Amino acid sequence: MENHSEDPWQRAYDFAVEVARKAGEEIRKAGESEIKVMTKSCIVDLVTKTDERVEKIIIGSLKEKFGEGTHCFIGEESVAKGEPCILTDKPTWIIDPVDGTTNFVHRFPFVAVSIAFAVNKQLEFGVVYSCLEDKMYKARRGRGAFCNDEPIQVSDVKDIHKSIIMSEYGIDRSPDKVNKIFTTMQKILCIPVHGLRGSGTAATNMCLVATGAVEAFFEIGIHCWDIAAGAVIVQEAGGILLDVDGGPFDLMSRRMVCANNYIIAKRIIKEIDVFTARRDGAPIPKQ
Ligand SMILES: O=P(O)(O)O[C@H]1[C@H](O)[C@@H](O)[C@H](O)[C@@H](O)[C@@H]1O
Ligand SMILES: [Mg+2]
Repeated sequence: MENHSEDPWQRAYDFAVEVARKAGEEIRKAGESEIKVMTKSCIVDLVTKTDERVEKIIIGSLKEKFGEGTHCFIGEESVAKGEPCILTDKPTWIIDPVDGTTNFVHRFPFVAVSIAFAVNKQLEFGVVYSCLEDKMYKARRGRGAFCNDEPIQVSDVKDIHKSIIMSEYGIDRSPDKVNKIFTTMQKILCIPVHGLRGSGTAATNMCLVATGAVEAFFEIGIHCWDIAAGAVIVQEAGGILLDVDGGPFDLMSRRMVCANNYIIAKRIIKEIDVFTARRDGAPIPKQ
């Protein structure tokens, strides 16, 4: 009989893996009708019935397992519909039901379910299921990171000239932001590095850092649900997380660098044209 008092979160961790796999199956079998594209904050910020239905399945399963009102939830699509996005000290699930929605709509083969769990604002575990690749990434704080139950570890590359760096273009199409993004990409490419890549999903990009396939991923504009699970997986694979200005990682700040080591991270940070994005949970100014 497990002694939950010694290790209260193992049961939640194991169940999160089961729920992520079930959510991934739902995404894989979603038919054309479910991919009817809707938009949120702008015409390129896509959402589908699958995003909404899968989030309901995930949150419903967790509430059924752990009871209503015992845990808090931050879900991408719940927040989009007006639920608060506030991380408190209470046990909180941070969920992106479909990370890579644009990929999902276009049948571009990188779509992930991202489920993280935080207590006292500290991330306890993260699960990212890349469901079209059938790769289950997971990590529990202090206990290592895994892909399909095999241990994973970040790259040992220290020479920036021998690195692949990942980033994304996000959904902001304002000329000043796009200019900063492209200027940053150009400066990094011309260091030079071996290559720049982007899978279209932050969670997957972070898992690729954790496996050592690439050396770093950064982005300004992501949300806590995109990166919370990947943050645990990168850290437990031996990587590091920072703010894009070199300060400490801040889950709710909408910007992040994750890398295999400080040498690569600091070299990337030198080139990033930083801009701000409204913090997760910050009040939206009245139009
Ligand atoms: O696919 P979602 O969950 O919306 O998250 C992606 C976001 O839409 C993009 O703007 C970002 O560039 C990606 O990194 C996110 O994964
Ligand atoms: Mg999403």
